[in-house]
Amino acid sequence: MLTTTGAAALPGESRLVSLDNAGIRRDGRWLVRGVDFSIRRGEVVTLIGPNGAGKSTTAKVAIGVLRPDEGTVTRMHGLRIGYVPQKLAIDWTMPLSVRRLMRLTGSLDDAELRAALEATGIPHLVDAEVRHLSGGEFQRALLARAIARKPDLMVLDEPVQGVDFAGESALYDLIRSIRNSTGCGILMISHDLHMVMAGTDTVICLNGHICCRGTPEVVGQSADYLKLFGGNSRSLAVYSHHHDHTHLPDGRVLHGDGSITDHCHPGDGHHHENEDHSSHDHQLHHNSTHSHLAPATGREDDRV
Ligand SMILES: Nc1ncnc2c1ncn2[C@@H]1O[C@H](COP(=O)(O)OP(=O)(O)OP(=O)(O)O)[C@@H](O)[C@H]1O
Repeated sequence: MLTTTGAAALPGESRLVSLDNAGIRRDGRWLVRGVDFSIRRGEVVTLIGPNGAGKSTTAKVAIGVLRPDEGTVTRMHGLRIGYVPQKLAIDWTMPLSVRRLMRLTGSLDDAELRAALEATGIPHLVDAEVRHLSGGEFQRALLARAIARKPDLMVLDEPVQGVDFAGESALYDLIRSIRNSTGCGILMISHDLHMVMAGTDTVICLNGHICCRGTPEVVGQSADYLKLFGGNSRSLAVYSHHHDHTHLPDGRVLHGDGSITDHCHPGDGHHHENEDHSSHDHQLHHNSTHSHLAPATGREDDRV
């Protein structure tokens, strides 16, 4: 049933890929070992960890580019994957337009091609030479290429490298909106802790093995995470929402006045006067991510 080559079907559930005790060994050393996690439809899983921690290696194991030397990997039968690698082997001396880049590994009609480029904000670059693109434009083109495949699973290895600050936020918003509209799963690798963690369901902290995992808030407070990210983590402040309401397991909201509604929003009559809706505590009774990491300076505008 289980396979390392992706031929198996996962039994009747939404798991797209599962790693079970997976390890990769090269030149007599384990690059990663004992890695186990799965990604479900609609879930965003982010791998974080220092340079050389094995994040790209783990992503390659998940998509089947690398076969694990121990453990197993199971992928949903017929899984379509959109992969944005960290590095791409391109012969930069050869002329290659964005249009051709998009079609290198699969056919795409004009409408699909244009829609994908529009989604990443670069439709005007369809005939541009890839070697002339800026770093950020190139990342957008790669993301467009991944989206155009209408994947079940997107694997994004540092998807915003070279993208400017405003563009970064827009690209993360885009990634989230793709997840919301298509229900695909996303495996993301990033060093960009505050941005990514805010939009992530599960964070996995990797350093040759899984050091800790959980919701961004749980990971952000774990000793392993703080040890790994030492100085960096000091510039991050976990902020949680303090609301006078509780999220019930079925998604409805139990208000302080005892009433239950489907949603809550400021001014709906269930909240204290003068409450700052964005900066108070949220008591969560379900698995969704409502606690966020933000820089100490507090960029709260682009949180989920
Ligand atoms: N084919 C290989 N043979 C030997 N060592 C390798 C091979 N591929 C990767 N490594 C080593 O494995 C370790 C993990 O590499 P990997 O690229 O997975 O790390 P990473 O966490 O993605 O790092 P970064 O944040 O720097 O991108 C590194 O020490 C790397 O040098």
